[in-house]
Parts: sequence; C-alpha cells; structure tokens
Amino acid sequence: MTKPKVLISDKMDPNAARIFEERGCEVDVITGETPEELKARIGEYDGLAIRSSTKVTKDILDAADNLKVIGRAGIGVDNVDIPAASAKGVVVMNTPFGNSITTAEHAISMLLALARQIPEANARTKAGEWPKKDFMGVEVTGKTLGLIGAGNIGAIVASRARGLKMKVMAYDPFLTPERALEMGVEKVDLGTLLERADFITLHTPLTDETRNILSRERIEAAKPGVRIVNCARGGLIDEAALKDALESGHVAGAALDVFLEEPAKENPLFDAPNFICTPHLGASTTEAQVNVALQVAEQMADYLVDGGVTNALNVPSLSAEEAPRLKPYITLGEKLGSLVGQLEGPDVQSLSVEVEGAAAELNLKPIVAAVLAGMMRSWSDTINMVNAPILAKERGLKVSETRTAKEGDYHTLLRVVANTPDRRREVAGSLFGNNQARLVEIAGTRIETELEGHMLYIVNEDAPGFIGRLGLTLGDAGVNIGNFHLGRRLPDKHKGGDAVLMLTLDQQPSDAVQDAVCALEGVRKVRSLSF
Ligand SMILES: NC(=O)C1=CN([C@@H]2O[C@H](COP(=O)(O)OP(=O)(O)OC[C@H]3O[C@@H](n4cnc5c(N)ncnc54)[C@H](O)[C@@H]3O)[C@@H](O)[C@H]2O)C=CC1
Ligand SMILES: O=C(O)C(=O)COP(=O)(O)O
Repeated sequence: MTKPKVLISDKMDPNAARIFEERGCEVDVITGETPEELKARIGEYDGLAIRSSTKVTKDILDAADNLKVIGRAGIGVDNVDIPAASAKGVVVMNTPFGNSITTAEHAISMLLALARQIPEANARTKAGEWPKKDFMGVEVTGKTLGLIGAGNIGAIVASRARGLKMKVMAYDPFLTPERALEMGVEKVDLGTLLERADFITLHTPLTDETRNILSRERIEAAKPGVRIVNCARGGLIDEAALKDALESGHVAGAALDVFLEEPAKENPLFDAPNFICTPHLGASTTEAQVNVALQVAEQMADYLVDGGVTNALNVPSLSAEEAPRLKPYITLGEKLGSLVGQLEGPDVQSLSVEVEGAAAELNLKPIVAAVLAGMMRSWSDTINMVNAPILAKERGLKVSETRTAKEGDYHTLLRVVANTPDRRREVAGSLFGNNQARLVEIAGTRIETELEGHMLYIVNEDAPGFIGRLGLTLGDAGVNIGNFHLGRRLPDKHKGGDAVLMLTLDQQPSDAVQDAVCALEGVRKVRSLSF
C-alpha cells in the first residue's frame, strides 16, 4: 500500500512531522509558499496540515485532487473554505483545546499591559527618557470585564479575570444560564455589556454573524473610557471606527493580537493613541505549539491510516476504535448503494437504510454516508462519504434510517430501500466470515454473491433451457463466467415465475453481448454492473 502523503505548509512544532512518520505517512514541510506555489504542489498530497497563514481557498482545493484531510493545528478555521472542502469530499479538522489556555493567558497579558501602558513605558524607559510622570494606569480590581464569546477561551479568561478580582459579564447567545453560573459570570445582552463593561475582550470565531460585531455604532455605544482586547480574529472589529474612537478618547485603549489583514505590516491603528499590538501571538507558547502539533498529526494520521475522525468540522466524528468495526459495513454500504445507483440511476428520490442484528449497535451515520456515496458515485465520480450527505440534501433526497436489534436469518443485515417516482428497489447484504461483504437479496430473491468486478444482472422467465442458452451466448462471444448465482423470485419459489441471475464475468460485456442476452427467449431485464 502506498503511504499517505502529508504537506505541512505552516511553521509547526517538529513533533507533527515525527508523528506523521511514525504513523506511516510520508511528510514534507514546505512553509511560506505563495498561493500559486501551493496550488501547483497540492495535487500530490493526501493531507494538508496548516496553522493560520495558509489560506485554503476554493482555488487551492480545486487543484487538490488527492486531498482527503485538512488539519488545523489550532482553533480558528476561517482560513479554510469549509463549504468548498466539503463539496470536494475533504475532511476539515482542528484541535479545539490545545492552545486555549495559552490564548486566554495572552488576552489577560494584553489586558494588564493595556491597563498599565507597559509597552510604551518599556520603550521610552529603554530610550533613556525615564518618563515616570507620563504614565498613569488603572487598576483592574473591581472593574467589569465584558466577554464577547464565552466558549473554551472565554471561560478560561473569565476564571483568570475573577482571580484578578474583576466582575465578569458575558454576551454569548449560546451560553446557557447554568454554564454562566458555573463560570461565575453574568449573562447579558450585547447592549448591556457595551453599556457597563470597563474592559471588553472578544473570544468568538469569525463567522458571518460575528464579522464586525464591534461595529462603529457599537463602539460608539460602549461605555466612555472602555478598553478593548481582541485576541480572537481581526474581522470582529471595525478597525477604522476603533482608530477614530481611540483618537477621540471614547475608547481609552485597545490591544489587538489579530488584524483584518495579516500579516499586518502597515495598519492605520499603529499610530493611534493607547494602542498596543502583537503579531498574532495568541497561540505562540512552547506548550500550546507542542499540544496542537501532536494532536493534529495524530488526528490526521488516524483518518489517513485507520479512517478515524476526531474534531472534524464537516463530518460526524468516528473514533479510531470504532473505525475498524465500521469498515466492513462501510464497504458493504458502498456496494449496496452502488448496486442501487447502477440499477436506478439518478431518479432515486428517497432512500432508507435499515439494519438488523449486530449492525443495529453501530453508529449509522457513516454507513448511511457510505450508501449515499456508493449510490451517487455511479453518477458522478467526485463523490465520497464527506460530500455525499451534503449533495444528497442539496438534491432534496429524503434519507432515513431504522435499526432492529433482533437478528433475522443473518447475524447482521444491511438493507437499502430506494424509491424512484415509479418503483421501489430493495437490496440487502450481510457480512460473511472474515467480514466479507455479500449481497443476500435482490428483487425479492435470495441470492448470495460478492459484488465484485464485472457483473450481469438478469431477470428472466424461469423456464427449462434458459441457462444453457445463456451460457452458449456468452461463450460464443468469448465472455467467461467466473461465478454464477441464481435465485427464484419470492413468493413463486417453487416453480414458474421469474428467476434472478447474478453473474460475475471475466470482462465487461460489450453492448452487443448485452443485446444478445436481452434477445434470448424469456429475458425480462439485463443490466451490466461493475464494482
Ligand atoms: N489569537 C490567537 O492566536 C488565537 C485565536 N483564537 C480565536 O479564538 C476563537 C475562540 O476560540 P474558542 O473559545 O476556543 O472557541 P469556542 O468555540 O470554544 O468558543 C466560541 C464562543 O463564541 C460564541 N459565539 C458564536 N457566535 C457568537 C456571537 N454571534 N456572539 C457572541 N458569541 C458567539 C460561541 O457560542 C462560543 O461559546 C477561535 O475561533 C479563534 O478564532 C483561538 C486560538 C488562538
Ligand atoms: O488557533 C487559532 O485559532 C489561532 O489563531 C492560532 O493561530 P496560529 O496557529 O498561531 O497561526
């Protein structure tokens, strides 16, 4: 098996490369490339490990023909076009906790540095000025800190701020009253926070809802003399409005670690009074960088090597322990889905995945995704388990799942029922010794066969002599039959009625061969299939 190939395209702790190698991946570390250079290179890789510098745009993804996973060694994924990655079938994962303490500590450092103007005092002291009379700070004790965003980092900031004896309030629409109580913060609306906070610190992701959350109007509505810290994302604050407010003195100080445009080599805020900044250093501690590097490499290798999915933002999680148990069902689901797709084409309007026996204990999401991927791949080869559920939803396909713990005739059974506007197609499969995927029922007929290679599906009138004629027709055309499975359609099991045949052939039958089979007496349907 060829080794999965991973590109690390941002500066990352060397532990990441070490883990990739230990887990059987080939790894290249190539940082600082232009988008054009990355685009030219990305086609070779199965995995891309990034921090915030690499921008994974649709343009890059369009060239990423082998890419299976993007791993963000850190939290924010606003530098990845997630819808484009999903459409391409690429899993996007991050490391949601590895740098949160470090980033919270940076926010607190910025808050204290701002309160005491440490950066400017430091620079002027070193310049020989001894400017003692120019600096008059404020205490934080007893002051109100307003958190915008009270998730992982916000919660750590709150606990540290309470240690500094600040009163903490939070605006976060997803914060429950119970969690606010547990965090020791007052849950408020944004208007109240702006009105009452002496310090504001932002800890939300950058999304369409949070972009410009500190807009000009909101900055103007904030308490006069407020100090603002942003160690989350640049786009959260209207930078021009912040500069005006710093100049007018309405905002007494601002500390930014992040900017609308990064790297921020020039920014109008640099000249504003009481403005301090760092170059996106929130996550830059030895501890955090080791954490996120180890974690991202383990997670990506889990996916590339074993199929495990952790901390993915665009697919459900699947632990590395669960993945091997699910793997044979995923193969079975893909094959049954493919069979349905090949027989019914894109007319399927609803699909139900029903499991019985041992399969009923499993996480069905990946199995359903596999059935959808198998089915839709027979119409479009860019479909996989990541994008199939999204595309199915976009097409308005209704998908349902049911599970029955009781075993039927098989210890485990996966049944796929698809409805088109004018028919219902039902197929079922099971796992045989060594977890081999087999079809066990098609067209109401018991047939046990592997779904492999080139196959012919034939429905014919069950009458003597047919099998001989079929054998002769294929033989005359030089088509060798590898396997032959025959069943009588239920319920006319005993005689007459229809028979169903599944043949495995050594080569794909030409149209002429299919026509010749079709022309045989008693044949009702012939379909060439490939798996
Ligand atoms: N400066 C740096 O180096 C770093 C920056 N970050 C940034 O910090 C952000 C927050 O990280 P975590 O706390 O770990 O994320 P998180 O997901 O745990 O918390 C984010 C919180 O924001 C809240 N939120 C979402 N929409 C909101 C809205 N419209 N208004 C108010 N709150 C809203 C969510 O409910 C959630 O509680 C990340 O998304 C990332 O952009 C993270 C790490 C390092
Ligand atoms: O984890 C995050 O969201 C960060 O912003 C950290 O960014 P970085 O990995 O230091 O470029």
